[in-house]
Amino acid sequence: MRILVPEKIEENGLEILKQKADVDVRLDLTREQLLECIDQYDALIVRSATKVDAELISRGINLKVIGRAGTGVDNIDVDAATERGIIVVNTPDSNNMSAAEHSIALLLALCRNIPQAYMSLKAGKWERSKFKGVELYDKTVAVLGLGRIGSLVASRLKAFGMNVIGYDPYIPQERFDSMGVEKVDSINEIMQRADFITVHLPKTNETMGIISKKEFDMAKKELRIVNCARGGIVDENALYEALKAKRIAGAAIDVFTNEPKEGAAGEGFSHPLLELDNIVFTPHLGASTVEAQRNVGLAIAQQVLNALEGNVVEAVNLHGLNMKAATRLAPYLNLAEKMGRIYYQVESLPAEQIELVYSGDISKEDTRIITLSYLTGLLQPVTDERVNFVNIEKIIHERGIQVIESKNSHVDYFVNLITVNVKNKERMMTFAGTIFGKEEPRIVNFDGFEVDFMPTEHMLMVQNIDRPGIIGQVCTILGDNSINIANMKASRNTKHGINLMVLDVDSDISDEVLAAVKRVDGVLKAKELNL
Ligand SMILES: NC(=O)c1ccc[n+]([C@@H]2O[C@H](COP(=O)([O-])OP(=O)(O)OC[C@H]3O[C@@H](n4cnc5c(N)ncnc54)[C@H](O)[C@@H]3O)[C@@H](O)[C@H]2O)c1
Ligand SMILES: O=C(O)CC[C@@H](O)C(=O)O
Repeated sequence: MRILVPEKIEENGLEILKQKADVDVRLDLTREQLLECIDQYDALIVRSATKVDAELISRGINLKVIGRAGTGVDNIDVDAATERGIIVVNTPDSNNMSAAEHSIALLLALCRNIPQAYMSLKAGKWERSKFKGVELYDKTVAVLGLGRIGSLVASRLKAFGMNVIGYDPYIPQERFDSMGVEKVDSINEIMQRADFITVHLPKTNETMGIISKKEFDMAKKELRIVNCARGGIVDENALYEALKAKRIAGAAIDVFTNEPKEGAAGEGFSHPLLELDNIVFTPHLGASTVEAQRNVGLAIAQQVLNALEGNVVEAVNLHGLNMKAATRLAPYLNLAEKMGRIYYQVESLPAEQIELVYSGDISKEDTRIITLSYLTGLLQPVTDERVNFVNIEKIIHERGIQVIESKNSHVDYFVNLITVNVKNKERMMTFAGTIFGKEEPRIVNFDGFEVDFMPTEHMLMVQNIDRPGIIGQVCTILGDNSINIANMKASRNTKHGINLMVLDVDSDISDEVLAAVKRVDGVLKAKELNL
């Protein structure tokens, strides 16, 4: 496995990655160089400066994972990654405390003119009256976005004795109540009431420019605003005009719409906002603490390796899948994936409708992830695309396959049973599987035949007329070709006089051996299965 790291991540994370992969840390890569070399890597780990857009993703023909060492994934084209089955992982819980504390630091620095006073004193001046500040106590502060960081900021601002109001239409009233934050339903009201605003929104089409000229025109003259989320959520031109005209009192900014990459050569930065005096700023330092970088380094290394190794991960593009349940349901995911692989190995007509029936104990679980596992197993062998949980629903939809899930708490004989009915344009085929003990997968119905076998890598499935001598001849052919039989199950359909044999063998079955089996008088079908 090869991993490219074009931005600085903490050594602890790199060490973990290096135990399992070749890691290239290349901080000086230009965009052109990145585009040229990305095809050599299985994973890419970035912070906020590298634009992982559709062009880069399309060049990353071997990319399986994109890791964002941090929270915001606005520099990653997640849709383009999803389209190609590339898992996008981030570390949302690793730096939120640092980002929250930095927001408070910026707010205090702004209120007390700390950077300006520092510069003045450094210049040998003693200017006490010039730097008169304001208190937070008893003022109204509006928190925009009460997610991970916003809620930490809100609770800390309450400790300053502030009246905290909040704007976040996507969280319930109860959460506002439990935080002791007054819920405000419109940005207009926020602008009219707030002495301070602190922004903790994600960068989305909806949030970009959410505070712009119209909003500043409604604001109190004393308003001071902090943006430690993403550049552009507070429109930079409107902010510049409002600050220059002293329409508002001040701003503190950690993030900009266009930020340079901190390259080996140390790129410069200029911006009209830097000319103003009633503003304080930092170069995107919200997550730049010893603790956050240590947490982020560790978390991103584990996330990326887990994703590369095919383990369960909390990914940005896993669309609400209950990944915690996935760990518990791992034996069923394995069974379903193996069951999925059966269909196209025994049938060539495209599946048009798939019904998965979950019976017994398993019916009480959130089974969506098991269904996705089945569908991944179904399509992986018949497509060149990488198919996984990330893009399987989209591919199934594009192929026009209808998927139905149903549940049934009762089941005969088994504690749990997954039955799959696959309909094509000519007929319906049924397969069923269960878990024996804690994790042993068993196929118990194979195209209508009652069987009981463990799916393995090398299998031979034979259907023959139910009469003596055929099983013996098939086994002799395998033996003559040095193919060892590890296990064999036979099941008969008395109504149609057909027998099904499923043999678990120790090695590949060549085309010649398969042809010889098919030539046996009375053999109707023979297929090699790789489950
Ligand atoms: N400066 C830094 O170094 C730094 C570090 C970490 C995170 N961040 C940024 O901080 C921001 C917040 O991160 P988080 O982890 O708290 O995110 P989060 O997803 O936990 O919280 C965001 C909140 O915003 C709300 N929201 C989304 N769209 C909204 C809208 N249109 N109107 C109102 N509310 C809306 C969501 O409901 C959610 O509660 C992100 O932009 C992230 O990229 C910056
Ligand atoms: O890489 C960084 O330090 C920025 C991190 C921060 O913006 C984030 O979204 O996590």
